[in-house]
Amino acid sequence: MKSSRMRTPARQMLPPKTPKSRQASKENLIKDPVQVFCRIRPMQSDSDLSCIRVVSSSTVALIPPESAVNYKIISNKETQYVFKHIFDVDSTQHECFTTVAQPLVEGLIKGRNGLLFSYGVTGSGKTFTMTGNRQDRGIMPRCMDVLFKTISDYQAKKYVFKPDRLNGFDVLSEADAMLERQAEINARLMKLERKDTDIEIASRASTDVTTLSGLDEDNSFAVFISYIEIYNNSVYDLCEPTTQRNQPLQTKIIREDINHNMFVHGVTEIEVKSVEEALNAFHMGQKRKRMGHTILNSESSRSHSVFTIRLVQAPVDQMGEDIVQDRDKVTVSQLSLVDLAGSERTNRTKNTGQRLREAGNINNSLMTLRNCLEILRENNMTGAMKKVPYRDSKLTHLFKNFFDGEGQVKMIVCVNPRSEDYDETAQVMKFAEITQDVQIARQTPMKPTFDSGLTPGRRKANQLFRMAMHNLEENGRAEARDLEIDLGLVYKLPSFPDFHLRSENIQDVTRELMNCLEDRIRCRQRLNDDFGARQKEVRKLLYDMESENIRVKTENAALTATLNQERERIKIYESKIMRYETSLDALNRKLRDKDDYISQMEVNLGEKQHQLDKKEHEKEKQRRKFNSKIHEEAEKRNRELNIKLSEQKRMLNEQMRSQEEKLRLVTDIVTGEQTVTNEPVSNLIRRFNSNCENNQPPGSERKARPRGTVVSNLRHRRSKSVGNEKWLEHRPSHPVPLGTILQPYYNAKTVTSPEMKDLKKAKSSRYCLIDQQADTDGELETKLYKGEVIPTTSGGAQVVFDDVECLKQKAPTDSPPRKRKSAHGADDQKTPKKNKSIDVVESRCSIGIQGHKKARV
Ligand SMILES: Nc1ncnc2c1ncn2[C@@H]1O[C@H](COP(=O)(O)OP(=O)(O)OP(=O)(O)O)[C@@H](O)[C@H]1O
Repeated sequence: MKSSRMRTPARQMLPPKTPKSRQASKENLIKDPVQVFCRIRPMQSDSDLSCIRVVSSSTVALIPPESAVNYKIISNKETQYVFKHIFDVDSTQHECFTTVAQPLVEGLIKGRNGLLFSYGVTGSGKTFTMTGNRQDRGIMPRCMDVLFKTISDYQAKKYVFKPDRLNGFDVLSEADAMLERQAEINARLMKLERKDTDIEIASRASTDVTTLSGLDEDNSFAVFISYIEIYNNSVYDLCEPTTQRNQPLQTKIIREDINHNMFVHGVTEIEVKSVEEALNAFHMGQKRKRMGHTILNSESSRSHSVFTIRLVQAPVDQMGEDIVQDRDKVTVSQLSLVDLAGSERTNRTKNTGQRLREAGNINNSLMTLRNCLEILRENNMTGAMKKVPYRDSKLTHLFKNFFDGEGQVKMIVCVNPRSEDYDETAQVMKFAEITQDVQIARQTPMKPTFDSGLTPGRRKANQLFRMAMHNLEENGRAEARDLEIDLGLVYKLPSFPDFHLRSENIQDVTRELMNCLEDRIRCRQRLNDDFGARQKEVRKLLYDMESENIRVKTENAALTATLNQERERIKIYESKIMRYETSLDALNRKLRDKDDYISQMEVNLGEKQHQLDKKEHEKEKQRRKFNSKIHEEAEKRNRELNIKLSEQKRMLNEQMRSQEEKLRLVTDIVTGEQTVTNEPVSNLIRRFNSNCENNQPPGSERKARPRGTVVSNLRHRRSKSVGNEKWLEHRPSHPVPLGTILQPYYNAKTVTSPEMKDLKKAKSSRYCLIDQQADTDGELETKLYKGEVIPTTSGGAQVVFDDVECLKQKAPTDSPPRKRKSAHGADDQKTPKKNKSIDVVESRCSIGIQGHKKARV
């Protein structure tokens, strides 16, 4: 089998693939922004309110409804967004296709790559736009229509191009391709496989298809399709051949080919020769695609699906018939149609379990797409060289090359104008705006045919020649069948002349024949010489070819050995890569799990924090309750204590009164035999004793003071204050004159504000503080606080108070004895006048003793 491995075209035309040189070349390339289109789907129900207004063919306004999350903040202002084109609710699938996708198919035919993805909220019409339905075909089937219509006369025979499963294509000879075709027919017959076109799909074939321009008529074409889905960040091949029904699909890995193009390793690429075949394959894959029912869409895509059309083209040979078996002349271009799963807010979809996990993965991959585009935009705008996190999600990883400038990128933003969708639609619009700012390097155009050294138009010329031969044959010219374009050299001898042998011209004819014969002999000689020379030449050529052949064979053997070695090494590397990819996937999965776990923990933490706050709040409430209780209790206690205090005060006053009574009696006893009440002294003593017994508080076992003279405390004796000690008298600056008879006199230094030096032992050993205040009756009361000055270890001095002397004067009319006298008013009235003088003495004496006693506290 003769085969040659081909490379994808885009890479062929780029400079060497070291990242540095790629970068350098990119800087000089022309860049185009990502084209973003917006499609507004019709309202589901007439009662729905719209939040979208189409301003012009390229401007749309988003009007926040009252239900919008930040309605108050945005103060009801509408936001306008400008896109390449707006498809309003009345726009048709055809319009969408011709504006957005047809230029991409034209590019595909010219050897350029293209990526078109639909983005939007769930239920906004992405799948409708990309695929459509039975009545209204979407972009994908229309692409197939136009493509096949354009290349129909230029398709290569099946299996001439064969995928090598490493993102490249082998070119088989016509004979090998025929064997493959035969094998396929046999397999079909063996399995009794029904390969007829699906009736439903066939019915969808459109009739109004245009042929695109720009096709290189000297090329032969083959179309390959693949259909994958990215579900929960794993890649699945929807066209994977399975042995059993409902057999679960294997996950596929994304790899980089020798030219740094990303591809799904081992993906099934089906060569299709018609629209029906393509749609059939798509339909089979569609049945395996993960769809689900959600509140917002009964048939919601739960995965991102990627339908890829790969167009392989190679020039025909000089004769315009067979494909050139030269791998450098093969061009592969690709158009990927991506139907993204819808972004959704889980609180609206009310998803749980598997649907919730799907939604999480969908939102994550869309978030990565958004991040990548944001960084690309930043890099474009600021010239920064930030690393774009393509590897964070399979979706971005797969399309890395497109964003790095290996093809044109377009996006259709699908929106549902319902006001309920406003918040999500606003997010989608913002994302679309970012995307528009991303600049992508324009792909290098395909090599023109004349670069290959072949005559342009040869295929057409060949066709015309064949048509002419056919026409000639039909017109009865059978020799036309053997006509060749290149006649080359013709070996023939000059023909003998016509002659009639008659007796009269025999001499002339013989001479003529002899001349002719000589000419023929000469011609034969010349031809023999030419033939000999050519033979020699051919022999030499054969000899050269043979030696060249031997040399090439030897070289080939050596190269084959090296190739085998390299293949072995590649295999080892591939298995290593596979292992690493698998472990990377496992690690990514782990990471995702951990992330999930962390978010779960965060939720738990939040709950715990919430509970803690609640407890804290409870505690605070309790504390406040207890404080108010304590406060109430304290007030209650205070009230009780106040009552008790006033009770005790009352009792003390009682006691005081009885004490004073006793004192009066003692005075009477001490001063004379008879009192003013003419009571004998013995009676007074008895009354005093009974008073003492009555006034004793219950339970107190106070010893009765022995009767006799008043006991005086030596501590309070005035003589103590008039010793030899040196006093420091501390008094107010303007003291009220005491006016008492017993004026304190002592050796003192008087100060109004004492200083440390005055207190030092050497200067004074005693200290007296004089304080003057009005007592409860409003009378002036002078108190002398006496203390000893004691030096301290730190060199200072301290005063230890040990006595208080209290001096005060009272008016005789206010004195308690008078009151007591009035208490005995009845007796007063009975008292004869002759006893008045005794009363005066008694009261004077009483005042004198009382004054003396009261002055000493
Ligand atoms: N422009 C349109 N005209 C008519 N019907 C439409 C249009 N767009 C969407 N629809 C209808 O709306 C429904 C939901 O659309 P579709 O499934 O395409 O949404 P989606 O964005 O792909 O949702 P998901 O992301 O959940 O897969 C379908 O029944 C579809 O027929």
